[in-house]
Amino acid sequence: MGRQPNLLAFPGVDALASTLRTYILHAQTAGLNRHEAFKVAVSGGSLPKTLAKALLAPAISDDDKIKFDKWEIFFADERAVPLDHEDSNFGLLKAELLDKIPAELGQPKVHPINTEFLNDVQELADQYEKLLIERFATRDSVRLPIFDLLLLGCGPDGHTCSLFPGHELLRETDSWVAPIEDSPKPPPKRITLTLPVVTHGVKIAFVATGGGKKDIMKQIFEGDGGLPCALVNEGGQERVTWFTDTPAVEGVSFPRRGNL
Ligand SMILES: O=C1O[C@H](COP(=O)(O)O)[C@@H](O)[C@H](O)[C@H]1O
Repeated sequence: MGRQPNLLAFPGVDALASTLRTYILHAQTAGLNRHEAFKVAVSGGSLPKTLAKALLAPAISDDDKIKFDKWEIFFADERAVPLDHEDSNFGLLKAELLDKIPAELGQPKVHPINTEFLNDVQELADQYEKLLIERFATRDSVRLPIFDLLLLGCGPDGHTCSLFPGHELLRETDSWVAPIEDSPKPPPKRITLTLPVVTHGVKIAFVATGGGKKDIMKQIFEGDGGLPCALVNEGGQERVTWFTDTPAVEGVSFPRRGNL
């Protein structure tokens, strides 16, 4: 039982966001102690809005400060579109969070995709992997980039990042970043961190809210171990924490619910 993911259920998004902030602060402290920076991978979808609620709340003490100037933000997945396109995960994070960070909190170093390569998703993925090699040391000296924290979403089909149920990318063991040209959710062309990179994060957090997620949550925790989110649970074990609201976990029986 000890090495299972944590499943936290909150009555509403305000309570969820407040605990998510505390969790992120712990991860930030650990990252700063480890390498004087906080290296985070962030998803798109519904996550950035909740993240903004968690991170933009005013600090109540010095210990509660988000040190954005120490943050390096990477994308857990990105769509092969210009950065100002409505489908861009960077664009979404920018609108929901980055543009709203008060100047006095400092600004994070953000690593969007290189849009010169939008027409060649393999190259787009290779370029993003190259960036990870630069930011996490060379590929020779490091087997995998170890993010201090990955902040992930969970689609209603159980996908996370751009890793979709039944897709061959779930078997990728070599690349750190992979292209996908047949995403079942539009847009079809994307890049994504691969499962080995996701599951090796120091901490891995999912945010899944709303009754629309309850069927897939039941499958992830009680049924289909092959779903991408379930594979992250299996690989990340106790390093995985789910931040959910009550509607999202209605009917899900799981042995370990509780607080941080
Ligand atoms: O397409 C995507 O979907 C997932 C899940 O989105 P959500 O709106 O159901 O939270 C997201 O995590 C991923 O980054 C995005 O590209």
